[in-house]
Amino acid sequence: MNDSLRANPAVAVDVSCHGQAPDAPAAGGGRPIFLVGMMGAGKTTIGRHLAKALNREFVDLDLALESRCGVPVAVIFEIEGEEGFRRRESQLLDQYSQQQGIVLATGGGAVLAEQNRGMLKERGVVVYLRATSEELYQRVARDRQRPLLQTDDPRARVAQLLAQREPLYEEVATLAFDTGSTPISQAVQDLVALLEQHEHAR
Ligand SMILES: Nc1ncnc2c1ncn2[C@@H]1O[C@H](COP(=O)(O)OP(=O)(O)O)[C@@H](O)[C@H]1O
Ligand SMILES: O=C(O)C1=C[C@@H](OP(=O)(O)O)[C@@H](O)[C@H](O)C1
Ligand SMILES: [Mg+2]
Repeated sequence: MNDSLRANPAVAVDVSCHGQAPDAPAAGGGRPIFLVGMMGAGKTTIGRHLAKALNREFVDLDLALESRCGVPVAVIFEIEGEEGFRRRESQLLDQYSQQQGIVLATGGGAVLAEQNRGMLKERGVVVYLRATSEELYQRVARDRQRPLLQTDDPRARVAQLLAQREPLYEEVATLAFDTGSTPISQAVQDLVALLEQHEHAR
C-alpha cells in the first residue's frame, strides 16, 4: 500500500498518489475510444477484448487508480468517501483521455462531473454500453467490489442510479451499443464493426 491510505487517513488526501503518471501520449494511434455506462455494462470486460481486437492499448480507469494508490477502489471510498474518489477519478481521466490510440474503460460514475463529460465529448469517440436495470443487477449482484451497491436493496439502487445517469450517458455518447443479451465475444465483434462504420462516415 504505497499511499498509506489505510494506515494514516490524515495523509490520504494526497490526490496525486505516488504511482506513475501515464506514458506520454503515443504518436498517432487514432482518437481514444471511451467506454461509458453503468456498473455491470461490461466496460472493463468488453473494453479489454475490444482493445485487443483493435490492436490498441487498454486502460481501465479504476484499475489504473488502484494501481497508482495501491488500494482497491472500495478502500478509497471507505477512507475518503465518494467525494475523494471522484476527485481522483477526474484527475486520472484528464490525464488518460489525452492519450491517443487507447481504449479507456471509465467507471460508471465518471459522467457525473460536467468537467468529465466535457473531456469525454471533446477528446474521443464515446461508446455508451447499455443494458437494462435488471440485466445490470444480475451481473453485479454478488460482487463486493462496488461500494455503491453495498446496500440493503442493491436492485433498487441500480435502478435509481440508472435513472439518474442515463441522460448523462446519452449526452456524452457518440455511439450507443446494447450489451443486454449479447455474449461478450459477439459484442466485441459488433462493436468493431460499429466503430469502423463510424470512422468511414466521418
Ligand atoms: N455482454 C455481457 N453478457 C454477460 N455478462 C457480461 C457481459 N458484459 C459483462 N458481463 C459480466 O458482467 C460483470 C461485470 O462486467 P464489467 O466488465 O466489470 O462491467 P463494468 O466495468 O461496466 O462495471 C462481469 O462478471 C462480466 O463478465
Ligand atoms: O458507478 C459508479 O459510480 C462506480 C462504478 C465502478 O466502476 P464500474 O462501472 O466499472 O463498475 C467504480 O468506478 C466505482 O465503484 C463507482
Ligand atoms: Mg469496470
